Amino acid sequence: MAGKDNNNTSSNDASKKDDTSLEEWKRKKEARLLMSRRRRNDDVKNEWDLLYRNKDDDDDDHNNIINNEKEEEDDDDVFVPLSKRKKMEQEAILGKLAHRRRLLSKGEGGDDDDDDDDVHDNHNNHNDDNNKNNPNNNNTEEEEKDDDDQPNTARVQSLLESANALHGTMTEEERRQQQRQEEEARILKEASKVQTNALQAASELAKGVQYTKSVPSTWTAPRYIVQQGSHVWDQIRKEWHTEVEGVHIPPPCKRFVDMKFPPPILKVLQKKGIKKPTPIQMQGLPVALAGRDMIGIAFTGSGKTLTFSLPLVMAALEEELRMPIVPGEGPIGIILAPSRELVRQTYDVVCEFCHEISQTPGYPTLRTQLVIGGESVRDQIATLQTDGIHCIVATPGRLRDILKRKAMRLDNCRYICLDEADRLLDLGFDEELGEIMNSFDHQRQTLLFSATFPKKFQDFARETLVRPIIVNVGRAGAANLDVIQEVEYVKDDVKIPYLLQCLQKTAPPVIIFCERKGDVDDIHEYLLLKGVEAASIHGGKEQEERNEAIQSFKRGDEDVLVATDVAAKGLDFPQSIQHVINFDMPSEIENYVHRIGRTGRCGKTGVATTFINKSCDETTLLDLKHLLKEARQRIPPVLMMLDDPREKHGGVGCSYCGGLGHTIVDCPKIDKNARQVASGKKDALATGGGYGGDW
Ligand SMILES: Nc1ncnc2c1ncn2[C@@H]1O[C@H](COP(=O)(O)OP(=O)(O)OP(=O)(O)O)[C@@H](O)[C@H]1O
Repeated sequence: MAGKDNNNTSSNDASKKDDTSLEEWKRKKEARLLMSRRRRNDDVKNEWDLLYRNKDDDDDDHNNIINNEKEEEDDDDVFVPLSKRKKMEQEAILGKLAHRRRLLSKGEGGDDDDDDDDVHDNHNNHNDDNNKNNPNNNNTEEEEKDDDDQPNTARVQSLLESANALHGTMTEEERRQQQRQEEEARILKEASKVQTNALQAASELAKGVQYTKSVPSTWTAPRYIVQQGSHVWDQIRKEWHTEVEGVHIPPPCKRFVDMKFPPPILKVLQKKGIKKPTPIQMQGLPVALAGRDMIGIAFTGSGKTLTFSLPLVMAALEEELRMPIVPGEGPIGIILAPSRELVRQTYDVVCEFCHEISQTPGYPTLRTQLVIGGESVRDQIATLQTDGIHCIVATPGRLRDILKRKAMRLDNCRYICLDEADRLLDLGFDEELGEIMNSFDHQRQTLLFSATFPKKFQDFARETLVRPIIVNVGRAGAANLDVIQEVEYVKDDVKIPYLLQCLQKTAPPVIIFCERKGDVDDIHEYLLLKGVEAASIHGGKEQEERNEAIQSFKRGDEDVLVATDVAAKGLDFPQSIQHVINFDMPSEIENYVHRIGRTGRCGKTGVATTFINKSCDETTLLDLKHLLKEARQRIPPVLMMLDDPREKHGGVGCSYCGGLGHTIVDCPKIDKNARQVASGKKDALATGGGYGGDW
């Protein structure tokens, strides 16, 4: 009974309390209505007031929607006149700014090691909404609001004051340099707008999907390496001229066994005579095996192929052991490259490892598919449908077509690598790439590799990839130092006969590169007439002819290969090319770097001879001059004589294309890209005299 009474009393109390609180609530509501009417009258007085109040109203609305309890709290607020509130808020902002300045002056402004901050920094540029929903980002969001909540005269003044003070202490030259840098930054920003976002799926962009964590991986470095600590890892990186950038970077591993490869993989490496990792492999393999998005930059012939192929094979093996693939399923991972020949070469490498794994008792069968144009689509799809596929090595165009036909899905695909990534991201391939990326509806690990990786792509990739790690061995775009570079002035009409003399410089095999397909045919014919055993390749030939030319040259049946840039990127010839002859100077300095990179690979030395004359573009020649200087090669008098505006300005090369002999202000590529966009991109590349790429 007592209990019942108690209950009654408490329920009576409660209902009284409810009545009182209801009364109070109504009273407060009326007061609030009155206040808001008064506020409204006040607020139309001036524009600034209006803007300011709108923000408050928005905040109130937002709070009403998301938090009823908060509404109750708001009701208890005492009315503060608008002018006073403005003053209070300004004081609060000033207080925060002063606190921030104190922090900055203590050097606590940014913490590179902080993972979440880094992720936020990566993405806040293009997805503010997403960040606002992220509870971890409260601080930064508040700071952003502070920045937005103008006006803050104290801050503007102090920045102006400090800028003025700085300006006052500048010399004329420094001021000019600053102006130039500002101009370059502006042009870079404008020019980068041409770059499409080919690395992200349109659906992700539309939905504002942002991944903030890397793809999970079970790989970790051996305990003894982890225990060595970052000072030892930094020493190893320094010793091997490797620069890294990013957060939580896995340690470099100096031995393949430390990378925990299974015996069949170690067996193939041994069979190939590969004993120790190269610098890009030392750091790049742990990064890729740890599931991290990566940009790998290392000079030609430095072993990048294994750096992205082995993690693909490992991912395939792991997935197959976890959940075997059935017919119609796959791939687990994809490698894309811009030319059919390069794709075939990488396919052979991946196949070798997969084959050995499949042959080893206790290991599953791993299947790899070559997906390139110029061959039967039906055959390429057949394997997928009869057995299921683990690895795909492809040119973007053919892969895009297969995906469009819905003959393959990327549901199981967790790894995608772009070899010669700058070429694939460049105009002409970006459409195919974008469509391939659109087939993903889940996160994948993305890797980009190249010997040349202009800043415009690095900046763009940094923003698009998830917590990317950049591994850089040497300067992006630098020539391989194992190549002796010679430059000769040869007039157009004596170029072909002079070739015969030039061929005597070294023993075969030799590759001769030309810009135009017509020149390839002419030189090939001339050499055959002169009794030189030569093969030729360019984009205008049938795929069968192209395959045969490469195979016969690789077998050593021919001494000379005459080619357009179709053979310039990535191709690796087992018999070591002795000499590369550039029949003409390529219009882009990156192509020069790739061409001469067919020799002097993996520790061997080679020779490159380049013919130049007055028909060459002066900007490219200046790039060449600086490249020679950087590699400490002899600079011929004709290049010495070139007037170099960069020397006058003391610039550091072009931030758009990476050329050393000009700045972004006079970069020929910006113009060219703009023209390509205007004329429908692909045609500009496909119908040119040279090689635009395969698709
Ligand atoms: N650790 C190693 N030790 C010895 N040889 C290696 C090693 N790694 C790779 N190689 C060999 O070095 C040669 C060049 O390697 P690879 O083709 O991967 O170079 P790359 O960096 O991709 O060059 P490119 O920029 O021209 O594409 C190949 O023949 C390859 O088998």
